[in-house]
Amino acid sequence: MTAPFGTRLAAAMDGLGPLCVGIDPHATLLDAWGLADDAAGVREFGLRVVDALGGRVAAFKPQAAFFERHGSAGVAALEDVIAAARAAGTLTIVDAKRGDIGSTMAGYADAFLADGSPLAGDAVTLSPYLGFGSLTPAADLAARTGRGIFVLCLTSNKEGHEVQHAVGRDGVSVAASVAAQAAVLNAGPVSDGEPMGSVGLVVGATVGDAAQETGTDLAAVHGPFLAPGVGAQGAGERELAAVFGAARRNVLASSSRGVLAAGPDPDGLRDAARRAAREVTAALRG
Ligand SMILES: O=c1ccn([C@@H]2O[C@H](COP(=O)(O)O)[C@@H](O)[C@H]2O)c(=O)[nH]1
Repeated sequence: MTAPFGTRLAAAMDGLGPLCVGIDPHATLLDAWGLADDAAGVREFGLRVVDALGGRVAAFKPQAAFFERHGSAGVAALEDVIAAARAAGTLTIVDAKRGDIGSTMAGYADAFLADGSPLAGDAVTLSPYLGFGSLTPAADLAARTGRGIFVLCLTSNKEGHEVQHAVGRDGVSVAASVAAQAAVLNAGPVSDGEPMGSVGLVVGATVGDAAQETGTDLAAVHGPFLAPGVGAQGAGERELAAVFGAARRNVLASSSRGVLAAGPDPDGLRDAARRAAREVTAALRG
């Protein structure tokens, strides 16, 4: 029986540093890497990243959008990249941001979290804006298969506050409510001795004091935080430390373009990942 995702992620972060490298084959990067902007190009791009960095970083985060834009062949390319990451022994968080009514959510859960599904990595990103409870089929299947979910909470983009800072009739902000519901799902595994639960939150490294502003208790979540925004979006050591405070040990910082811009040379990618890992380790483990 595989260990739960939260336990496997904690071990990977302790061993390799709390860095996730995003696999985002933007058209401009494909061009810079001498690859075509088509399904074969995104496949080759992803496989080169896995080849250069597999076993050297805690996790990969392929961005589904850049594969899906090439239709069924692009989705097949994403499946190949996920399989390559698994073969390299590196955890994979598929950044698909799915969310729908519960009955449809069960279909997304089967796609991204079921054993044997070619689109299933180790975890998937989910959107809670149809109601946190609508994600139950995914949370349940993840728990059964030892996988994880990362639920959007305080996203790195400047528009996120319109929804996430909104306050309900109970006086609780949307972000705080998402975090509190994730904490409930993590309570069992943590009381059973797991280092953290497998229900994570996406909290951007760029959000400044948004957690305090929205009354979001990050320290109480006891799950992993996926923190995009490092590198190309401008966040670094200082911003990470400021956003997460006492919760920082559970943070997996994520950088895509900040590392990928150093490719396609594998040594360039490895150097950039090493630099990024040093920076986020200083912020989160210092
Ligand atoms: O709040 C969020 C949630 C997800 N992302 C994703 O992370 C990467 C960021 O890429 P960079 O090149 O490091 O800026 C991208 O796939 C986003 O969709 C995010 O940025 N913010």
